[in-house]
Amino acid sequence: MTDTEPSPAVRETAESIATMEIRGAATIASAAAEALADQAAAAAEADATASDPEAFRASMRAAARTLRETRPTAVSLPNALRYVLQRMEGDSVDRLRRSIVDASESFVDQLDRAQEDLGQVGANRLADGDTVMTHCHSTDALACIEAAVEQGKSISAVVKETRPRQQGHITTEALREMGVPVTLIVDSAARRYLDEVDHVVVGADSIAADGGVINKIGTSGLAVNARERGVPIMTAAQTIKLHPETLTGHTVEIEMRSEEEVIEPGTRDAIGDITVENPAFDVTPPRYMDAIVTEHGQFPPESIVTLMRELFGEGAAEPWAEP
Ligand SMILES: O=P(O)(O)OC[C@H]1O[C@H](OP(=O)(O)O)[C@H](O)[C@@H]1O
Repeated sequence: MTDTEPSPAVRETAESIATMEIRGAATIASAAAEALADQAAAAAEADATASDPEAFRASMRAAARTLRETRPTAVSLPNALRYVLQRMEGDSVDRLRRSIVDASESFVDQLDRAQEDLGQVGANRLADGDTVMTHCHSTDALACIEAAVEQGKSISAVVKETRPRQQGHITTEALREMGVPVTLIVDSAARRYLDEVDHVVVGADSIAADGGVINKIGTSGLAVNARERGVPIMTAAQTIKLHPETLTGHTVEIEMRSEEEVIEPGTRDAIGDITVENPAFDVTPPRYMDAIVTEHGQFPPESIVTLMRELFGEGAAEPWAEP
């Protein structure tokens, strides 16, 4: 390993995030924090960085950049890297390593606790006998349903399959394990089934300062339809999903994924010269979202900026940048 080369564990995590073997905003965040702890252990042993605190710090920044470049939309990833790198301190490699490992562990603990806490808040919005509709697979959204079930409420679910990667099937399996009866539908059947549901519960990859919710493609159309049918929609999002750069006017980059997720493999030539586009996320304007449920309670989307300022100040540091 040279002084700035990421460890094999970091490269492997980065590759798994890019290929979506590791996916879901919260899961990506904890994997990234754990990869930084692996990098710290590897750098504390490598010839080039074991006895040089500055080289150690440079290797941590390089590892964070490698992880940062994997997927652009879920802000939980840079927020995780920020959390860990901002707590890197010490004048020896051993102290630096310890600070990274401690920060990584406390980040993952906080993430788990936040999900449990927001689950309680989301569950309070659900009533015994409710049917919920879900989109994609969100561990934050599932935490609300699970907490409602644990409160003794009987909940059933209509699950959208979520083209093109069909994460709805992961949701189906998780709900089945909770004992929640599930009806799986194709995405285009959502409006028809909205007449049979009491709530829509989705997750988020990022939340903007204006209350816009960036989530799996199809969320915004679902939200507009839910409003038209009079069905409340909430987004379950721990505060790691709040996007600090939007406080200063930046927009959130929407990931464009490969056309191979949309067309059948080997059919490109037969399809001919057409453009296939595959945006992974969309933005639901705040006026179509009823509530953002976080570990600090529920918020109308328009007021989330207050919580963002409290947690992030006026903007976002980039501790992975070269000094
Ligand atoms: O953090 P949790 O709630 O688990 O997931 C949040 C969001 O992450 C997913 O994105 P992808 O499948 O990684 O593209 C979905 O859009 C989901 O709503």
